[in-house]
Amino acid sequence: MTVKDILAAIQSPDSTSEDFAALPLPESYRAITVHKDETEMFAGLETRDKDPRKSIHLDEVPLPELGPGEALVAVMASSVNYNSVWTSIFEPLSTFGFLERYGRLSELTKRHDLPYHIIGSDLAGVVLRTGPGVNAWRPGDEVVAHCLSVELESSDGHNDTMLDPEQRIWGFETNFGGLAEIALVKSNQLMPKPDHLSWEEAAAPGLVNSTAYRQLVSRNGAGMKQGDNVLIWGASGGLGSYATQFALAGGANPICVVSSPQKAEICRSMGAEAIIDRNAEGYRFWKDENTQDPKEWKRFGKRIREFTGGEDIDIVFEHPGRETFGASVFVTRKGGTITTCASTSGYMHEYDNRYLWMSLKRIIGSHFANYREAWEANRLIAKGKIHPTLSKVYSLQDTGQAAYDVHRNLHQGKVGVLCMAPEEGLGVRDHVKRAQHIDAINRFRNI
Ligand SMILES: C/C=C/C(=O)SCCNC(=O)CCNC(=O)[C@H](O)C(C)(C)COP(=O)(O)OP(=O)(O)OC[C@H]1O[C@@H](n2cnc3c(N)ncnc32)[C@H](O)[C@@H]1OP(=O)(O)O
Ligand SMILES: NC(=O)C1=CN([C@@H]2O[C@H](COP(=O)(O)OP(=O)(O)OC[C@H]3O[C@@H](n4cnc5c(N)ncnc54)[C@H](OP(=O)(O)O)[C@@H]3O)[C@@H](O)[C@H]2O)C=CC1
Repeated sequence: MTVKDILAAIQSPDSTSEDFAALPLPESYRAITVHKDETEMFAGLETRDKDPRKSIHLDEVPLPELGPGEALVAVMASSVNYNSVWTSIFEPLSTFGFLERYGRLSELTKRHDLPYHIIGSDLAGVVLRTGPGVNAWRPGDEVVAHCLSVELESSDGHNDTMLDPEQRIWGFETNFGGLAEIALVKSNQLMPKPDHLSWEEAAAPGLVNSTAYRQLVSRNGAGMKQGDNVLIWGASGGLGSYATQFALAGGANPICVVSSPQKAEICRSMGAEAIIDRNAEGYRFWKDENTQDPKEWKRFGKRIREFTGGEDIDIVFEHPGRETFGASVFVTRKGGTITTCASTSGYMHEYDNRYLWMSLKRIIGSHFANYREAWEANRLIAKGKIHPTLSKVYSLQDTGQAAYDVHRNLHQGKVGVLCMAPEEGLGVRDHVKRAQHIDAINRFRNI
């Protein structure tokens, strides 16, 4: 039995759940990996010079054993997230430490502690097998998977699954991720594949859409409401392209920051009107490596006020980190919120705390999304309220190049990867719904 036989079953309209259950599984499959014995390969290089094309490999790997509550999924498509860039450049630390730590938890989690890490935190595909105790999903189900892996043995995570002490991001802090022909997930990561999308379109939103949903919309994040002025950094990027859609769909007023006229045009085509090209306007929030320039924060704030009729920002959607955080805190209105989920440009932030406490502002840390938030975010995609922002699609063997593009900020929106799918455009089930949204679905394509 080979991966080709599985693909034939997926492509046959006559395959039943029983057919999938009866398919023997292959002993091995192709997967994107990084190698434990290469974690020092970029030592001494600047972050931007660490090249994912050198560390990312396409390997034939053995199929992992299926445990209770788990599912093996045939992955038709996946997408590149920035966490895979971090893994591939071994920053801020090597992800093999996460695998070792997970491996110490139990006999079953030992499977994850290997000399190679199969990466990737998104997938769209078909369930092949489910482990003992799985009743909600069957072989043959068409699914996407969110990337929250939790054990839920402690009460800490029972109100909000992101607070579980054993919370991990699948394909980053666990092994057997989605950039592969087959992935191993916990069955409660599975969600129905939006039926109007192709495999690669369905695989694109998952991680970033769920993260933006919690960070901006959920009461666990900023709890955005109608009329809010929302400052969105990287508004046409992975997270930002969903934050912009949530702001527009929720009746808020996005102020989109981008770095080129082309990206500004994408935001305009999504429906945003207030767009700041940070490159063209030349903001220099840092005079040198250690000194910020409050005059530049003020110039930025003035520009925002031009768009809002003098109002300041209710919510900042933060992720660039060190480079922008001082400005983000400054431009937030009295009582407003800065919600942060990352620090792409550096995690040691500096801001003037007087503007925070005197103006009663709040900083909220946000990370991925709990089970329910991920489900709600996927539901919005399935209903055609929020759309994938897929720009370009690579083959599995070109994942290194795809990760390089994202690392060097050469991409728009999301970058997809075909895993088992032999070509783009497959997997659409509801053509009528698709036709209703086709322009929005294609908005980011090939730009
Ligand atoms: C969905 C997609 C998401 C993204 O893309 S996010 C972006 C990518 N992700 C990242 O860049 C994050 C990568 N992760 C990290 O950098 C690290 O993961 C953390 C900094 C978050 C944590 O560091 P660590 O070293 O793994 O864990 P510690 O909790 O700092 O443990 C170190 C020791 O410190 C002790 N400790 C922790 N808190 C306290 C405390 N409050 N008081 C005293 N000690 C404390 C611990 O117990 C432990 O100790 P002992 O080494 O002996 O085991
Ligand atoms: N905690 C969590 O759950 C999650 C965290 N993340 C993290 O968030 C970060 C962004 O992810 P994602 O949106 O997918 O990445 P992308 O690269 O797709 O988009 C980020 C955008 O941010 C802008 N940007 C980058 N650097 C700077 C800077 N120095 N100053 C201002 N703007 C900047 C760029 O837009 P432009 O050039 O147009 O301004 C870029 O396109 C990553 O670090 C990622 O690891 C992502 C998802 C989940």
